[in-house]
Amino acid sequence: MTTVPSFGARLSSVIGKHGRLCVGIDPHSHLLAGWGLPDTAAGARDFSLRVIDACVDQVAAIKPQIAFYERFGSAGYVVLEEIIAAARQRGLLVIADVKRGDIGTSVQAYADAWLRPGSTLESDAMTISAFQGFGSLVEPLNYTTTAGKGLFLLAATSNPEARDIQQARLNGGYNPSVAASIVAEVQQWNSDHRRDALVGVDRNGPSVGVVGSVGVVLGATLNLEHYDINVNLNRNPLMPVLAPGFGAQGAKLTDANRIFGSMTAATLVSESRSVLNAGPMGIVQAVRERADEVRREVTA
Ligand SMILES: O=C(O)c1cc(=O)[nH]c(=O)n1[C@@H]1O[C@H](COP(=O)(O)O)[C@@H](O)[C@H]1O
Repeated sequence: MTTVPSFGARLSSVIGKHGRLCVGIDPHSHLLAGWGLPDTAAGARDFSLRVIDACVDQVAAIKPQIAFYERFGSAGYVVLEEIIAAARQRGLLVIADVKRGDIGTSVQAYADAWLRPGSTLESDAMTISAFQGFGSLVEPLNYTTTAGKGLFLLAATSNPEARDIQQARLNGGYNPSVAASIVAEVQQWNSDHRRDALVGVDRNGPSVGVVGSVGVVLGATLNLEHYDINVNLNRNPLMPVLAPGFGAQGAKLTDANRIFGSMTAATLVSESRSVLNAGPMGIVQAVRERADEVRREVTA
């Protein structure tokens, strides 16, 4: 069992302190141009460090989307190493949006890259795919209990073209949908590892209660009933939810409680472009205003 605070405990505490906003750092070419920065690794570095500055003490987490750095090759990875470390040093939880998945032995290497303490890319959590089977995730799951790390498994993603696959039923018939079965596996894992979730819970500071270290990605653009996901069937510990789809993809904050029901308690509202569009002069204010709005509108 881990002797460091679990990811769930840390998430519970940052949500208690700062609310549920997670700012996605996605240095699109068009955003770099709008910020007056070159479309290079150096431009992505400058952009990311300014966003991190704006997020410190305002939001729960940041989520760099690795593809926007990977497009610059090794120079992009050097930038990632620097910005992940900078954000973590300043108290932000870093969710590496890498969406990795493979056979278990290869997933182990991905987990070593993104979750192993001391790795140059060490983050607090990573997004991951269970579409090669929940059992392929044994090694990253081990990092949640031995090193206080977190995972967000893709379950019902925000993009409409994923619906057919994620709503499909296991072996056809009346079995659960692919998405619902991932949610069920995660809830079961968190219940089975409840003792780990309790490690490091700060009972005096603000928190949202006991939160598990393994969560799911559920798009805010979706009707989760169509995936047979009962959002009011949250267990103890609470299951973290990473919820992209607000802002640029059209989901409204005022609908968050209806969409996520009792799961709202440990839901991170994730937004990238809608915040990043503010540009270098407006980013500090944009982050503050959005974080305030999330605290006001998304309450458990
Ligand atoms: O895992 C994710 O973060 C993710 C899952 C999903 O279902 N949908 C989704 O949009 N994302 C990511 O969330 C971010 C959304 O960006 P915006 O639409 O600009 O807020 C992008 O970096 C996506 O890669």
